[in-house]
Amino acid sequence: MSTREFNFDGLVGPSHNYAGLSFGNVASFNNVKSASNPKQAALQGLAKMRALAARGFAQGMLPPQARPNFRLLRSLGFTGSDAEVLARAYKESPVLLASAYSASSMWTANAATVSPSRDTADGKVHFTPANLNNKLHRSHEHVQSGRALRAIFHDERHFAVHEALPSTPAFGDEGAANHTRLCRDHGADAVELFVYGRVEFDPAAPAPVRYPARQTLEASEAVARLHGLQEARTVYVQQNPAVIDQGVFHNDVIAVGNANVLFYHEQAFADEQGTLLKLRQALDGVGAELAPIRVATGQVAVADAVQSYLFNSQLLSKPDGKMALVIPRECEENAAVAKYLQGLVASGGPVDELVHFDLRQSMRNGGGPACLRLRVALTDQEAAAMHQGVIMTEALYHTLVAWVDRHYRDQLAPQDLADPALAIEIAAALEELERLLGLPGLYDLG
Ligand SMILES: N=C(N)NCCC[C@H](NC(=O)CCC(=O)O)C(=O)O
Repeated sequence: MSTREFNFDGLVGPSHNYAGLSFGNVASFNNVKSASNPKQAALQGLAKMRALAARGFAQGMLPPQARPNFRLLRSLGFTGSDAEVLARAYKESPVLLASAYSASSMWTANAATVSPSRDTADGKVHFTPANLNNKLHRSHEHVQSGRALRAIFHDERHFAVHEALPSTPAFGDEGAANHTRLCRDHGADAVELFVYGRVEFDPAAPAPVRYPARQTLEASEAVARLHGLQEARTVYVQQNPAVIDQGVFHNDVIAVGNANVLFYHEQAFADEQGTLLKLRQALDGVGAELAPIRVATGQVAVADAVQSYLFNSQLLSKPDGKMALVIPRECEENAAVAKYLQGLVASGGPVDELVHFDLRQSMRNGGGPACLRLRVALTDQEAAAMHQGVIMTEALYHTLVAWVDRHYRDQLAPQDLADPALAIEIAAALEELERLLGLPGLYDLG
C-alpha cells in the first residue's frame, strides 16, 4: 500500500484584508490598513494548487470560513440586526470588527497538527485543530477548522479529529506551522518534531522579550499525547527566542522539513547542535539518516529570511527522488536569497528545482507557500475514504475560479468592512460553495 503526502491549501476567503492584527508578524504590521484584493488573492492561491496538482503532487483544498463571525461580535456585546451589529462594531471598535472579518483561516498550516496513521497508537490519522489563542482574530478559527476536518475526514475507522486544546496561555497551539515529520519516505516510520517558543511552567526557560512566543511546550506535549505518538519517535526542541524577536513568529518561517531533509537557518533553534543530535538519535531508531541543509547567517541574514520567506517554502519529493522547493516570488527579488538559491540547486544536493509563485496578496499578511498548506500523509485506503470533492483537479480549479469571479470583490479597504452588503455577499458565496464541494452543512450558518 502506498502513502502520499497531500497538501491541503486554504482557499482564500472573500474578506481577505490587511488589518495589522498580528503583533510579531512584520508583514502584517507593515501593511496595516492598505487595501487588499480578495479576488486576486484567491486566484493566486488557486494557481499554486492547480500547478502543483498538474505536476502530479497530491493536492487538496480547505474551504474558507464564514465571515464575519457574528457569534463573536454578539458575544462581545454588539446587539441588534446583523447590519446594526456591523455598524456598532465599526464605530466603537474597528479592530474587533476586523478580527471577526479576518480571512486568516487561509493559512492552513495553522489549522491543525496532523499525525499520519503510521505514527499513532490506534493506527488512525489524528488531527488536533490549533486553538491559535495568541491572537483574537485567529482564536475563533478552531471551531470551523474542526467542523471542516470532520466533514472531509468523516470516516471514523480511519480518522480522529480532536477538540482544540484549552484556550489558555499554557496551551498556545499554532498547529503544523511548528511541527515537521522526518522519515525515509512518507510511508515509513517517522519522527515527529515539535518546535515550541516558550515553556509556561518553567519560568527559567528562555523566552522572547519583544514579540510573543505563540507555541508552548505544554501544548506540543498535549498534542503528542492525544495522537498517541511514541516517546522515542517524538522530539521537542525550542525555537531561538532571538529570532522570534526578529519576526519569526512560527518555526515554518525559519525551517522546513521533508522526508529526511531539514532545511533550516543556523539561528532557527535555541540549541542547534542539541537539536540535530536529538533528531539524529530518534531517526536512527526508524532507520533513517538526517540530511540537514544549513543556511548560515553569512549566506542569508535572518532579516532577509523574514522578508523573502525563503524557509516558508514547500519541499516536495519528486518521483525521481529529488526535491522541488516551492518559493514565493519575493525570494527571487532578494539578492542574497536569489544567490543562495542558485547555489543550492547547483550543489548536487537533494533540492534540484525551484518552483516559484506570485502569492503577494497573502505574503503581505505574512503568509507564504508553506503557511497556505496543511500536510496530510495518507495511505491509498485513507485517501479513498476522505471526501473527494476537495481534491484539486482541473475541473475543480475551473469551478472555483468561476465561483471566485462571481462572488469576490477586487478591492477591500478598512471602511468596506462596515458595508452590510459585504456580509450578505459572503454568505451567498459560501452557500454556493457548500454545494460546489458536495459538503452540505459545512457551515453553521444558523
Ligand atoms: N507561518 C504560518 N504558518 N502562517 C502565517 C500566518 C500569518 C497570519 N497573518 C495574519 O493573521 C495577519 C492578519 C492581518 O493582519 O490582517 C498570522 O500572523 O498568524
